[in-house]
Amino acid sequence: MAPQTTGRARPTKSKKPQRTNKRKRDDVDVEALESAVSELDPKATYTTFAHLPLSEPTREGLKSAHFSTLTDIQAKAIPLALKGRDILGAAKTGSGKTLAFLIPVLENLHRAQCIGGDAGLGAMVISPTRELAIQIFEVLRTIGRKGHLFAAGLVIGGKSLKEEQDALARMNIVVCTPGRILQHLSQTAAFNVDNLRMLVLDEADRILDMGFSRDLDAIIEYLPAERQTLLFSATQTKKVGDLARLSLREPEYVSVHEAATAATPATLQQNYVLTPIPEKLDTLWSFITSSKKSKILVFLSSGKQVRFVYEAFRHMQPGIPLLHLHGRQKQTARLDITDRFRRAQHSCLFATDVVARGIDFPAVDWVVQVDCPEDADTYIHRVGRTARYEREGRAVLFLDPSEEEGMLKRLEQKRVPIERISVRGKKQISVKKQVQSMCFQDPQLKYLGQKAFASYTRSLHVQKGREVFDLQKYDLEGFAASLGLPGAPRIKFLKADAEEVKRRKNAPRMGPEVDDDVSADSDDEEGEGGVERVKTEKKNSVRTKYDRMFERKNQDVLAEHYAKMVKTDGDAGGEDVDMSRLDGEQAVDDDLFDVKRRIPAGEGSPAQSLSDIDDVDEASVTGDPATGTSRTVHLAGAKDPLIIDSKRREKLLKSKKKLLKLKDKGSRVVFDEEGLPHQVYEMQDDEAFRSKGAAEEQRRQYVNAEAERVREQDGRDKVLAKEKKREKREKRKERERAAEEGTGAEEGGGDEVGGGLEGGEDAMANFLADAQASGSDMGEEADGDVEEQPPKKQKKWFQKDVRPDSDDEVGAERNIGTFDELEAEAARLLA
Ligand SMILES: Nc1ncnc2c1ncn2[C@@H]1O[C@H](COP(=O)(O)OP(=O)(O)OP(=O)(O)O)[C@@H](O)[C@H]1O
Repeated sequence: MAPQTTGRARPTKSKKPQRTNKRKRDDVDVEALESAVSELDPKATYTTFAHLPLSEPTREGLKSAHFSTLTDIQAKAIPLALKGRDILGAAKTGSGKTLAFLIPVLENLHRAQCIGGDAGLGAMVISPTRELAIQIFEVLRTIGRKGHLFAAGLVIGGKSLKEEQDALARMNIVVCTPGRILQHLSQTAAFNVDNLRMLVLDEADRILDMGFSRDLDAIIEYLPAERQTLLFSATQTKKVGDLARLSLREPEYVSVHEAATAATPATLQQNYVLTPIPEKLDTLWSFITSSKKSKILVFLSSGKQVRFVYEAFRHMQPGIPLLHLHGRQKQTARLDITDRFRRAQHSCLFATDVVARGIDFPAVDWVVQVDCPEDADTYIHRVGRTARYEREGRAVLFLDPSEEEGMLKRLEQKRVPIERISVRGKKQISVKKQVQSMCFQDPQLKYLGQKAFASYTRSLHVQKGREVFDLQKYDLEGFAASLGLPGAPRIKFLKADAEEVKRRKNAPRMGPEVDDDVSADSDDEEGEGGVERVKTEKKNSVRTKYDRMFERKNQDVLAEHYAKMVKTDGDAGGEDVDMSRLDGEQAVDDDLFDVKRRIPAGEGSPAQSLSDIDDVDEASVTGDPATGTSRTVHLAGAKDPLIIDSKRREKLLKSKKKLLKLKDKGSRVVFDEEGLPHQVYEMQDDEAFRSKGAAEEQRRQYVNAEAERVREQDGRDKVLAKEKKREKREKRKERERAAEEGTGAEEGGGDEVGGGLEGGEDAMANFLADAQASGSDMGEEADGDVEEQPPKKQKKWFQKDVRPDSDDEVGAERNIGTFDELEAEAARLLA
């Protein structure tokens, strides 16, 4: 085979003779193979590849990869597929499904001699993820490299479309992802699929489900109806609708685990631990640090969770190499990470479901599902990353108590044997404090924590089946605390806690209810200490400066982002998660630590402070300066009294500028003829107003009257404008007449004598007039002609565009000859 990733050139000229020879040999091979396949009994039991009618290159390829015996699914599916049957293949994870479809692909195309650019595309293998597509392509290369002449390629995006387009035109086998291949089908003119013989869907149930269904339906539209279709998955679909969509022809359902007692490999040991979500990170940390000599794959529900846990744990140095993988990473990074984890002996990879299906990491010891999978199928695929191909493996699922019953039921229905285990008390380490401290010091981490919280809760919210994921039952406050956050970030879709908001608002500030909020914070070590103990602890606990700094920082850092996510006091309609709690605590703190804030007697009594202020007589003071208890200062003009309960507030009294801010803004008043002040808009006497009729009627009348007034004024303005125009016209005519008379003299006088000067002056006058018309400054010095075109005032940014309405206004100008006239004009304007 000539496997090529996108854009790779075909073999060079020097290989041509060899190829011709091979093709000759293949031709002989093909006939023999055709007859062997037609005689093949698909119901017979085959144990080794040697028993199957396979081409020499495939045999060689399998041999070089040390594949000799068939797995169950291979033994059942390959003979049928060789005979051209459509197949629905279902077999446990790690049971060798990839070869079960790749061998028939190679063989069927080989026998059809679907080789070279002219043959076109013969087989399309679709995978739901890039990682899996790459892996399938690698297996294809492995078994096809010993003499097959196909051009095979990988089309998964991440490369330029052009590169892929060029390569696609020459491919016989393509391994691809649905989105990218659809893009080519619709955009690449040279991509011809008319000769396609085989379509393979790996992880078929995933490709057929909601996320990919549209793409798949569109792809099918392009493909010839006459083709062989192979569907494989560990959790196979038998839905009639799906089969109809793919136009399968009497498909053969090949299942090797239907009769088995479990849907998961027998070599896989499966357990779950009850871990309330606030303790998940503690349990995970404890687990990782006690399994340093293992290869661990940890599944989390979102990329944000992955990033947060990875970053947090990385800082804490667990003593095992950490890796992380999620769909938002660049393709090259993803490849690098999967490769590193593949090769690693001891490592811990935090990942999303991007590697839940199909990926064949060798020798994974543990699969840890920190976030509960959305369904039993996802569970099966996740745990299938270990205990592959007869190896042993272990899987642990973390379940919140609220998830236990529902999830176990689902797993039972899918025949997944799982047992409960519990973490040894001694081994459980709490990392809450460390995570909190890291979040405090590193805003980026805290930001990630917020994102992780939001994405996790959202994932719970969108899960199907309330019997497993009931958002109301999770301790989200505690979970937020475990991520190092001072409170649960605001999540828009969480409306259910409106009741809780009410309860908190109505609760007495020092009452025991305050403690309910913090029970989750305090549960880190012992967990089951009981409410009473937690309350007592909280009451007795001393809040340090550090605690306060932490809380304050959480309000300032990333303030904009945080404000969006965290509910504030006044935020009605949702639960009041963070700020109100802090405020509440602050209030408690204020009361508790009142002495700290007291101003010592003699250090500065209110009277002393106020004496510095000019308007001291406008301020009145209450309180006891001798004892230094908090005082209340009523400032003139200020709406609310100013409570002086701290040094900061005391200082405020000395700053006139800051005090001004507390005062009300001045309001504009108008004075009547008796000199009495009135508001610009004063309310009418209520009774007098009502006596004039209904409010709506009065409003209409007022609007009509105003409209009429505007119309009348508009009419007057138009008359005035007409009058002005007429005047201007007359003046211009007069001037033209005068000019004509002047020109006549010039013409008559001849050019030579004297006339030049006169003409020159006149030209200058005209120039000035023109300059005036165009708004030039020169025009100011011109004579009476300025009336012709009043200079347009230069507009300032803040100035309104004033239109001259009458002669008395801006636009009207007069002939001012002498200084007396100028004075008179000035007086007129000022009058
Ligand atoms: N006949 C065989 N002999 C030896 N090893 C095999 C054979 N077939 C497959 N394997 C190995 O078994 C492992 C699992 O194979 P494969 O990835 O095809 O499983 P799968 O059934 O597709 O799993 P999943 O459901 O997780 O996708 C691979 O490492 C592969 O090399």
